[in-house]
Parts: sequence; C-alpha cells; structure tokens
Amino acid sequence: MKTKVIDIPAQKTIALVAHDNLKPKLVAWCEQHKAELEKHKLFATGTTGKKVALATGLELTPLISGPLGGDQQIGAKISEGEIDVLIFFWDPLEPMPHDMDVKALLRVAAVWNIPVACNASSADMIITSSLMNGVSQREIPDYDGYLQDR
Ligand SMILES: O=C(CO)COP(=O)(O)O
Repeated sequence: MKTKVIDIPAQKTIALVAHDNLKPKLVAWCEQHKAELEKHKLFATGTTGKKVALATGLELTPLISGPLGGDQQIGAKISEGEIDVLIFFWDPLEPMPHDMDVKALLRVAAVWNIPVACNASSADMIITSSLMNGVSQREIPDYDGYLQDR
C-alpha cells in the first residue's frame, strides 16, 4: 500500500481506555503522569473517562462507554486522523461481550501506525518518549493513492 508521512503536532491527542479490572491501574498511571498528560488533548471511553477525571482532575472528552460503541468511536477517530496515541489497558484474563470491537480498535490502530500501550510499562515508554514533546512524524496509509489503485 502507498503510504505518506505526516507531521504530528507537539500537542498530541491521546485516547485513554481500560477494561474494568484494569481501571485502577490506568487511574494510577494517569495520576503518576498527570503533569505530562495535561500538555495533551485527552479522549476516553465513558467509564474510563469518568474515573480518570474524578481521580485526577484531568480535562478530557468522554466518549461512549466501550460495550456501547466507545471502542468503535475511537477507531473511527483514528481512521479520521484525530488520535495520535492509544493507551488501552485491555484485559487479557476476562472475556468481553464486545470483544470484536476491541479487536477492531486494535486493528485500526495498527493500520494507521498509532503507538499503542496495552499496559503501564509500555505506556511509561510512550509518555516519556522525546517524540511526545515536539513535532513528530508518522507514516500512514496514503488514502488518495490507495483509491487511485482501485
Ligand atoms: O470497554 C471498554 C474498552 O473495550 C472501555 O469502556 P469504558 O471505559 O466505558 O468501561
């Protein structure tokens, strides 16, 4: 597939998502990295957003709750170029009613070359990366080129 490289502004857009058993971990991670997170634009799925905002006071835009379509909402935003980083503490030990939505979100994040953290140690790596602090670049599918080939 043809690709192109785009500039990502210094202020990134970060999506925060956690399954129920991992919400305390994500809240703790957000508290730990509040100063860094405050510099960026934050979105979150419904329940995750509520818990993170209450615990940390971070300003964020809440979306729909995951099982009701929130994962798909974030996936749509990724495909429209509106999300730069996905922090998604998904639960490897619990079956989810919306497992196909979870898979779809992770798939679309891979398609659009979005950095994804599925646990605190990978999220630490992303949030402390020098790429978070200035304009960075990302290679993404060249959608115009993609259509020309069809
Ligand atoms: O289910 C989720 C992700 O798959 C998260 O949704 P909530 O933040 O609403 O719990």
